Amino acid sequence: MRTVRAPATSANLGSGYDTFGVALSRPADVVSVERADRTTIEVTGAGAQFIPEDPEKNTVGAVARALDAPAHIKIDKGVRPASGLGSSAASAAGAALALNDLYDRGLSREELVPIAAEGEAVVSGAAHADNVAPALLGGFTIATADGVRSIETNVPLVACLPEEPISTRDAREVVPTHVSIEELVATVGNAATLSVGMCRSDPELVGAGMADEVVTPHRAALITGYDAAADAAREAGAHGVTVSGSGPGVLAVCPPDRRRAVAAAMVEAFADNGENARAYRTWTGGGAELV
Ligand SMILES: Nc1ncnc2c1ncn2[C@@H]1O[C@H](COP(=O)(O)OP(=O)(O)OP(=O)(O)O)[C@@H](O)[C@H]1O
Ligand SMILES: N[C@@H](CCO)C(=O)O
Repeated sequence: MRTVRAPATSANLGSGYDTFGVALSRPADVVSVERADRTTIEVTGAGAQFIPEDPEKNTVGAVARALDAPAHIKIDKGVRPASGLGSSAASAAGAALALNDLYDRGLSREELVPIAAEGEAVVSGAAHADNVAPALLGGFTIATADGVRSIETNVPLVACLPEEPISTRDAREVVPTHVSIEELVATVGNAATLSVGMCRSDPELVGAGMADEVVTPHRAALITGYDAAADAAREAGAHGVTVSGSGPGVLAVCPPDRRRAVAAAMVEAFADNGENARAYRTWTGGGAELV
């Protein structure tokens, strides 16, 4: 048997749609695998009742198939599904690392990224790697058609999750298909600023580079209370706020000693808008680990 702790992740970070991602130090899924003749899946934990155990519909089933590694797979969910914290990716990354080890496949973490991304195609219709890359490699990752680049970074974060779920599949439908040259120029500037901020572990630069007028406003419009929560986070000291992944989670970057105030401000703003929300005070963190 092999057991892996696989972290929550936040994709896009505003200016890096389908490209940027970070691993979070908490929450995480725990995935255990045992050799079997055919793949079976058992899910417990946060939101387990919304997650299919059919290998054709669960992200870990696609990973087991891609690695030709049938197994009994137990998933203890710490990352709530459809919340914007890479729940489906955490399980896929955990299963990829665990099955690679169990079956001695010898693949590197970088080589496991496209395999774990096949799980994402099962749930969202697109094999986007911007959650599975940080879930496997940790830190800040840039996933492109050419492969994945990653760096270690140390940035304080708050992730606030309203209860009402939004599926990635639905949230992809509202993304515009074209941008103007002005929007492209602004996006390049913001994305470059964010990358420098991650390299320097500088929350202020990361916050400035999270700005985005192309994708984020369309996703924010799907989240009840988003504007109030973002304003409240900034008033409480956040340097930048954006939609986490495809939402409804909201990600704020702030000085380390403002995380408590930012978390409380966002939860209160959502409550004022009739939404129950839970906030995690967290940091950028490492990738999946065998435990
Ligand atoms: N192992 C799994 N863990 C979580 N969700 C899964 C898993 N396998 C399949 N799913 C399905 O995937 C959907 C959740 O994935 P989705 O991509 O919408 O959200 P997310 O992974 O939490 O967030 P995001 O990708 O926006 O950060 C749910 O419909 C859930 O049933
Ligand atoms: N890049 C993906 C991430 C989903 O978590 C999206 O925004 O649809």
